[in-house]
Amino acid sequence: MGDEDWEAEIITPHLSSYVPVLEKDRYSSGANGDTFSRTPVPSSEMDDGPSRRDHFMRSGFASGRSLGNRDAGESNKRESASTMGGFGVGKGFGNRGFPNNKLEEGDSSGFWREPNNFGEDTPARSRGFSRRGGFQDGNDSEALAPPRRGGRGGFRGCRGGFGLGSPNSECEQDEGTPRTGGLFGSRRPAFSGPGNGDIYQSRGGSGRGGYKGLNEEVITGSAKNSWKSGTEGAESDDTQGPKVTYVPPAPPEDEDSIFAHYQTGINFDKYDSILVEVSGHDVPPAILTFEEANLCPTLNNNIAKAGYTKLTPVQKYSIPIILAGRDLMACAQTGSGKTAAFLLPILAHMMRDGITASRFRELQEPECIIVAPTRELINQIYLEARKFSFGTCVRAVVIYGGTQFGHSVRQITQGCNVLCATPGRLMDVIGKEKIGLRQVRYLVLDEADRMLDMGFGPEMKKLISCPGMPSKEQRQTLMFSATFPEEIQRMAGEFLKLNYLFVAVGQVGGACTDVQQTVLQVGQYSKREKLVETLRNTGDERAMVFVETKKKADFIATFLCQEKISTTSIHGDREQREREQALGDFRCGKCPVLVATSVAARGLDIENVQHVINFDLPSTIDEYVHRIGRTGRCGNTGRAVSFFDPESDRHLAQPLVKVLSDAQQDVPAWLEEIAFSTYVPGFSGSSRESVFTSVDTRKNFRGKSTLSTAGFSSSQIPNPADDESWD
Ligand SMILES: Nc1ncnc2c1ncn2[C@@H]1O[C@H](COP(=O)(O)OP(=O)(O)OP(=O)(O)O)[C@@H](O)[C@H]1O
Repeated sequence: MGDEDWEAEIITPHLSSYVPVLEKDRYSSGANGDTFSRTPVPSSEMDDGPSRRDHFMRSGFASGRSLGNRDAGESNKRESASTMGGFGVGKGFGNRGFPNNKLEEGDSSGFWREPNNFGEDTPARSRGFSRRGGFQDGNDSEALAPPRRGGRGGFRGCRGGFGLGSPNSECEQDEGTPRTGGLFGSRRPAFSGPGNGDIYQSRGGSGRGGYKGLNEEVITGSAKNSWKSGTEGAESDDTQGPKVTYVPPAPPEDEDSIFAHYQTGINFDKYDSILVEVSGHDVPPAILTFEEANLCPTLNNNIAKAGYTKLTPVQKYSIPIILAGRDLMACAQTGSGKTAAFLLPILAHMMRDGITASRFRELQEPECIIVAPTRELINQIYLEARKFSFGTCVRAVVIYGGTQFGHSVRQITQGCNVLCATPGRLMDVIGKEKIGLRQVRYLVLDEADRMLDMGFGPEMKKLISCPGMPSKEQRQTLMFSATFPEEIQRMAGEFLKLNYLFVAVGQVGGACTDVQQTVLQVGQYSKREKLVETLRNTGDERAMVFVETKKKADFIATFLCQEKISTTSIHGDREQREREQALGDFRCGKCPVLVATSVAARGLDIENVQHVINFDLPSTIDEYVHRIGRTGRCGNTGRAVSFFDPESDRHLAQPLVKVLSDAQQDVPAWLEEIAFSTYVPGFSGSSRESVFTSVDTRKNFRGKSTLSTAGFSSSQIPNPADDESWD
């Protein structure tokens, strides 16, 4: 396929849409997807989980332009081919056709809260999806759809379908291992029926030679190697793979959509009783009300329209600190309003400084850059920025991987005051000289511990050393997360002024107390049965099911579909459009179950997620805290059920006991026993396996700290300027 084909795809966007929902009926029978109903059955445990979908992969395609009739051995390593290719039938990807042009690129997004019309779109999507791969109306699709990238070659390697009788362990090979025929069990065409053509793709590696974080943003070649990419713009060129052509839909422009929000929960007022610690010097006093922040009328108006009447603790402390121009590292429990805590004061500053509307220019110089580790999260932050800057001349822009590079550039060139970006795409646009850094006054790292760890840390260091980036003395750097391991805190010093302030709301790294946590001992081979039992009990309530690998996400999602539990999935091997579609289907309740990898663990704020199920526990306790924080947000309650496999999860027993007891949860005796048997003397929690970091790490070196209450005192640590030893 030549470049022109890719461009054509952009010009005729409707042809490249598809539906991500997995509904078992379509797989097993080829019927047109009867709606299934989940039958609640009485049962012991609780919860639910989410579903599956696929992914986008930049790699693999390098030479795979014409994937055309390749066999699965090759095609299943490639993004689109494997995503869309027929499953168990040698139909090509090119069959993915959407006769219905309602299915335009842009009609789906998992990002915004819907005053939605998903209901209308759903049938069309479903049809389209089931046709993809040509199973149902293959001939029609084939006739109607032009060849697409990777679009040939069926997925014959997977013939034999998806033997659900296969042991779970079959899913647990390394991600990136090309899937071959028989991987999912027998050659029985268990799932070879119509419509499941895109389910069992396999994709090897993250491709393009770039670093790929934990299911998160891909750091592309240009970003990895240089801030100045010249011709090597990762996603923008095709030297290492096919162009990414996905153009995400524009978010709704109407005010109702922009300000759509969900209600705070019954425990919102309890936030006030959480202990807060602020450490550092000359701490500005906290504020108690929005009025005290003295924001401009437009901002106040937007805050009211967003339904905010009362500040959360992290907002009470962070807003005045940021307004005072101080650098900040803030740690507060999941779902407690950290996004507004940095957006509001930044926007207030911009308004105060009389920011002028930025105009069309090839090179834009934003005043604020916000980075976050996943595409879905950065989009969410962007929507918040757009909401709070509504009616002002501040223009927020979002750019992220998995979307057409040219689209990102077009968004930027129209004007950009606040740039929300994932790291890879950010470095790309800097390298392409679409973004200049000279005007940057605010640099925000959301999920800062993730942004500074081994995955993204090097990119962030590159960012702050890019030509033009103001030094830390000349910019304001703000870091937010619910977890902050000690070693990450120490590394953060490189980014922050010496006199930065540290706000800790509650226990750093502690779980949200509004989440009722249950840990069940479940062996590897009993997990699926337990999952179904749990989900049957949750009925139609929304649930996210976390698994450890992308392949397992597909496996479990399909399994649940077969069990007639409407499920979709999100993970890093799905194309971006599919990820967004999956999120949209989950948000609107079309698929009440979302199976996810860690890509969805952090930051996502989805209304009505009542349950989180850790089908697999994560490898670190911090990850656990983030995952269960997808429920119980903003004063609402939620439930988390975790399947603890003593064979593989023993290392988590000790920190899990700590997290449970800190959150006043019941700790099972068996878990305590395992924790005791694996007890590590002197375990202090300094590793990523711990959440025991309870303080500003500077104090560990300087020996003085004070834990204050939710009142408005602050601990006083020696001024870093007096003693450099802490750093
Ligand atoms: N003061 C407030 N009043 C009412 N709702 C609020 C307030 N602050 C934030 N919210 C809402 O609470 C929800 C959670 O906020 P947000 O996503 O910023 O949490 P977070 O602390 O960043 O969580 P995470 O750690 O998971 O990223 C959002 O829907 C947000 O709009």
